[in-house]
Amino acid sequence: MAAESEPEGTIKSSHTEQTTSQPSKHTPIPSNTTLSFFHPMVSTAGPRKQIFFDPTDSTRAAIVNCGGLCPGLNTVIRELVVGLWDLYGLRHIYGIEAGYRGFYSIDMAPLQLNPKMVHGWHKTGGTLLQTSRGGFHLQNIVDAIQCYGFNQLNSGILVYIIGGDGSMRGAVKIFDEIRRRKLNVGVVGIPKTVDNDVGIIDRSFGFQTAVEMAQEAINAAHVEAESAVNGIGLVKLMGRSTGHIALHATLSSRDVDCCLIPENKFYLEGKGGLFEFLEHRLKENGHAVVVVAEGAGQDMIPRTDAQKEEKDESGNPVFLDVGSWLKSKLKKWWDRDHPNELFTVKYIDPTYMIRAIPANATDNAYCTLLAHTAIHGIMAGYTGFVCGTINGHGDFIPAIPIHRSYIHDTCNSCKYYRYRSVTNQPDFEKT
Ligand SMILES: Nc1ncnc2c1ncn2[C@@H]1O[C@H](COP(=O)(O)OP(=O)(O)OP(=O)(O)O)[C@@H](O)[C@H]1O
Ligand SMILES: O=P(O)(O)OC[C@H]1O[C@](O)(CO)[C@@H](O)[C@@H]1O
Repeated sequence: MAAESEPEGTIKSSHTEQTTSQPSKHTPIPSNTTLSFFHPMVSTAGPRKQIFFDPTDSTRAAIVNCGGLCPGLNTVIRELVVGLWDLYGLRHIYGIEAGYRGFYSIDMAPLQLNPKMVHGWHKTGGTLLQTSRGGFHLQNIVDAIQCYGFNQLNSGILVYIIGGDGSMRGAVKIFDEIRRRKLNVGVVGIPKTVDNDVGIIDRSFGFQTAVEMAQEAINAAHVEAESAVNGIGLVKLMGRSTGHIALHATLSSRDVDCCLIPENKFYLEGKGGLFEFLEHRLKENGHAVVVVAEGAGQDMIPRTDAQKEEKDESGNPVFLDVGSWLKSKLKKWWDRDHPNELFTVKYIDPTYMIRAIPANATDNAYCTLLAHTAIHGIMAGYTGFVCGTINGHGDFIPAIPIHRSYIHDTCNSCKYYRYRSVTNQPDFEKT
């Protein structure tokens, strides 16, 4: 194993080559430490020597967040600003507003940030930099990084991109273009997805906070269902193509009778279907709680040709409301099979509430770890990487494997079998 070789997708920043002889006074990592890649999927190169980057008075950093919200976004931004300022002495730190388009939009000048300004940001939900979907224009973005006052000659610029799978795909393209143009720019991704669908890393920040909030909705649905004759509490949770929030909230709540996720197709009528299962539960308990992730059952909801084509600004398909559809299906089923018997469906949709809140204590601490990993990694001379924890260790992971590694294999995970054993719901596999 060659100690000095580079793992695929991660290269040394060009600026580090110029400064290896003068370690920074601000650098908190002892000079004899090595960086290692712990995960078998990415640990092809083994440990490498620490290479220091010496920030100059004009080294600049740009921070951008793209895509949807996630608890802890403001914490990550805060910790990047405070960490870069205090640990490495950077004084030119900019927030790029409203996502990728903020790099080049004339009416969105980069916002200069300092520790005083971001002091209380970790206590707030959303993103104080604002975010958006779409607007990815590679040449405009890299031109802006190159020319728009960031890239002072040889002083280096650090670009921090916080976002989900789409943003990371964009980050890889930016990284490649910067490499092609031989710019003195380091690029780091910090994966952000409330859906927790990033592969390789242990979990994404904000996920625990979102699950806690989801549980509150489930509790309310349970109370409503229990308080009615043949009551069903129906909760729709976020989860475009994976049902991690629904699954984790179900596992921790114990009040859920059935959890429907995009990874596992379900059906309504007939043997082994949802209606048959709910019929039994209502007979046994008098009430039931159903959790459905937003991406589940989309193939069953009737839609017009125009709706089939609909995409958001980033090109993601637009979903129809599976909760409202399911509620109406449940009502029709009951009226058909049990005319004149009382029945109630209480539908709760906390979709945006679970991601618009500030991070809880654990997530806030995790955000700090991620921000520090991103800071130290780039200062150690790495670029084109994404940071996350793997088995509890803060790690630098080449951006290329991570943006290809979004998890869709939930149904083979032990958590999936655990939740099936908690709910005893059907497997929806037609025999
Ligand atoms: N394949 C791609 N190449 C370049 N940029 C992309 C790509 N896919 C998405 N983007 C850009 O990345 C940004 C965010 O993408 P998107 O809206 O899909 O959110 P995301 O990063 O996946 O986060 P979320 O998990 O909240 O959906 C947008 O500006 C979008 O234009
Ligand atoms: O309504 P918006 O802001 O596009 O975000 C909704 C999407 O964001 C996600 O949380 C992904 O981050 C999906 O679960 C959801 O479909």
